[in-house]
Amino acid sequence: MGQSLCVSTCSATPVFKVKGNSQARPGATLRVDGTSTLAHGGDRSDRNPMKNKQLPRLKSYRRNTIETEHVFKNCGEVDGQEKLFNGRSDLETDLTVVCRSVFDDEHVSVSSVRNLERVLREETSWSIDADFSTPRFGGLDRAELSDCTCREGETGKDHDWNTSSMTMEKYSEGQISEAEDVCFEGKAQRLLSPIDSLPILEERMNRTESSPKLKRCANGCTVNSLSVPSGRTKPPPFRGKPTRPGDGFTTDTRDTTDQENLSNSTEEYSGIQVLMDNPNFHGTIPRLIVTREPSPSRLPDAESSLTADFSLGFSRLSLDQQPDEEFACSDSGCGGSPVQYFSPRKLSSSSSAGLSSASSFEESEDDYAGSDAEPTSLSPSSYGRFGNSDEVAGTKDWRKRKSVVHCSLLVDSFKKYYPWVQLAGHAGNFQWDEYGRLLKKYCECEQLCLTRLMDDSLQPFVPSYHGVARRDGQDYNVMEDLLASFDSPSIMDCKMGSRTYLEEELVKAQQRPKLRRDMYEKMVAVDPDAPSPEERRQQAILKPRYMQWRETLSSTATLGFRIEGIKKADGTCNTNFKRTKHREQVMKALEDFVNGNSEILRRYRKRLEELRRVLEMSEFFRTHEVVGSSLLFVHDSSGQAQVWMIDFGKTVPLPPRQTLDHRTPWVEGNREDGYLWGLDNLIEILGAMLASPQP
Ligand SMILES: Nc1ncnc2c1ncn2[C@@H]1O[C@H](COP(=O)(O)OP(=O)(O)OP(=O)(O)O)[C@@H](O)[C@H]1O
Ligand SMILES: O=P(O)(O)O[C@@H]1[C@H](O)[C@H](O)[C@@H](OP(=O)(O)O)[C@H](OP(=O)(O)O)[C@H]1O
Repeated sequence: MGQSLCVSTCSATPVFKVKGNSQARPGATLRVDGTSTLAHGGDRSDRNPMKNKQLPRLKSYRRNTIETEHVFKNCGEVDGQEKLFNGRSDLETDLTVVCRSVFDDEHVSVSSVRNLERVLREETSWSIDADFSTPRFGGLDRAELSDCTCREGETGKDHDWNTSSMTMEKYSEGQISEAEDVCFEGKAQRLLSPIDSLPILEERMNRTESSPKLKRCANGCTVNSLSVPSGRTKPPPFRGKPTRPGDGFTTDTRDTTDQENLSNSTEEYSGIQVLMDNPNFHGTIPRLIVTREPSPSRLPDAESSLTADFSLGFSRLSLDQQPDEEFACSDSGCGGSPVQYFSPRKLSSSSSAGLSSASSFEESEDDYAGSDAEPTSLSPSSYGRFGNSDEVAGTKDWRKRKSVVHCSLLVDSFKKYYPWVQLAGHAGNFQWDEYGRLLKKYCECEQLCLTRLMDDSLQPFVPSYHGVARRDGQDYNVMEDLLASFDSPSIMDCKMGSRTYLEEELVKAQQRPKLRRDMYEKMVAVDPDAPSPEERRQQAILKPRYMQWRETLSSTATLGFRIEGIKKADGTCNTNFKRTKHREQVMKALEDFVNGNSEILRRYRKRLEELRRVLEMSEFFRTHEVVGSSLLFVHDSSGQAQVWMIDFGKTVPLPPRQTLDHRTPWVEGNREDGYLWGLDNLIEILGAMLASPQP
């Protein structure tokens, strides 16, 4: 993969902000009084072609961002509930307003103020699509208002707004503060609540002392008592199953479109004709052979090499350069959910456009530099502070991130910058909200897991889950940023389990084999001798074959976990662990990760032992196949050392009455994932390191 390191951050486009007061009553009028202002986002682009470079200090981003902070103070009533809003509106990125509820002193957020620019310029009707959320309770509620007019100041006189956002760039900070008051009035069309957040909201309210007060506020936000225009649907009541976010928001046509796209694309790419038409295809379909290497730490009966042959049907074979499209979440970074009762949701490659959340980005070490290489720079984008212009423009295929994403995150509420790092996973999957919470591109499977985990004994070992949020038409699972409480943390991502593909993926590969040229290229970039002659002829391989090859190349097959990436406090990053396979190699990497600090090692071991104890009791764990999930290790110089489970995109419920022990070796059909076997090995390795510290 590419070796250059690149950091870029912040949109160069001025950010336009509005502050003022608002009032909203169900079915009645929204009133927003306020002043408008703008802020400049600076931009920066550093390149560092060296391997394992010191990353630029993240604080330095700050100097590039001149941001005038104006509190958006809205007083209003929503569904009979008084609210006082504090926040901001951001013209360029589809607008976000941070609010405060007068009832419970919780911050709530209002986002997606659409068409504001048009309103400001033309004084025509506009709509505000607002999310009201309380971070503590995870409630997300939405109000949509339209037919608003824009007037000037408290006098209510019509506001003459001819200034475009670009013209506004010339304002200095001083001028901004004297920007005119603007008043908006409009009709509230509806106020709805994504039902996904309700269980969390209700559940947790029951546990707090301030329940009545909060309930009042929450209810005020969640009812659909504002007038809903005909043709729009109310969200269905929560029935205990995950439901698609956006249900009830008929303005979002993604469901249908994606469904159609999915079936279209399946049609388009399925069938042997596609392969035949491809110049690189020479008519042979690869045979999928899944093997497992014997492991030294396995039980004897597990040591025999397991081989499963799949005769691949020809009926629905396709050649695909893109990430697997078979599964609901595959290209959204969630790997794909085969959960039967979910309606399949497929985002096209281009659907990741504009979703990159990296304000800075590093192309770190990896062991190949093939087609898989990520772009070496991110241009400032007008699509958002963290936008990757390549993706925004749709010029770059969505693909797995092979590098480390760094981001200096401004948490509005705390006025603080701190570094955020994405060590592994798919590019463009993450954003943040105003409270510093992480938005991970929506995956139903993950939503289900995180929701359930909030009520499981494993809850202290997973990021807090705050429901679903929508930004720019994209849904996200909102979760705790696990790095937030650390100071210059060192981070390691370990992918757990002896298998990294779901059984369903194998079944799919049998039923509808799809050749992946991108995976073939990744394979030969690491080991030119790895492909079979047949695969070489086809210049493509099947995903399970690639995944299995990755497992045997690394320690997944031999130890039940593998290191995906490490970022150290000094800024050095390494994602070059594809060939880190043997116990000694793992020990060396761990030793380096903790800088020889045995106290940190001890804390990690203790935390992992606790995790194992809880996993062995967990109802969730017993009843789920956990594949592709990682342990995120984080420590800092204060001595904090924590481990959390992350990434539940391929964690799926077992059929009723089936359970797993997570240690039994996998054979097709038993769905065992080897998670606890890997954890046993990891704990044992840490113990061995503590017993004989390296010189
Ligand atoms: N809650 C969190 N807090 C802090 N960092 C996180 C959190 N979740 C994920 N990360 C960072 O993002 C990286 C990728 O996360 P994750 O594995 O969930 O993404 P993904 O795209 O689903 O990955 P994959 O491609 O393996 O399915 C992690 O290695 C970690 O660095
Ligand atoms: O680490 P590598 O070598 O880049 O390989 C990727 C890795 O195995 C990911 O876990 C997988 O995503 P899922 O776990 O979500 O399936 C992805 O598949 P994809 O390209 O189909 O997303 C692979 O390309």
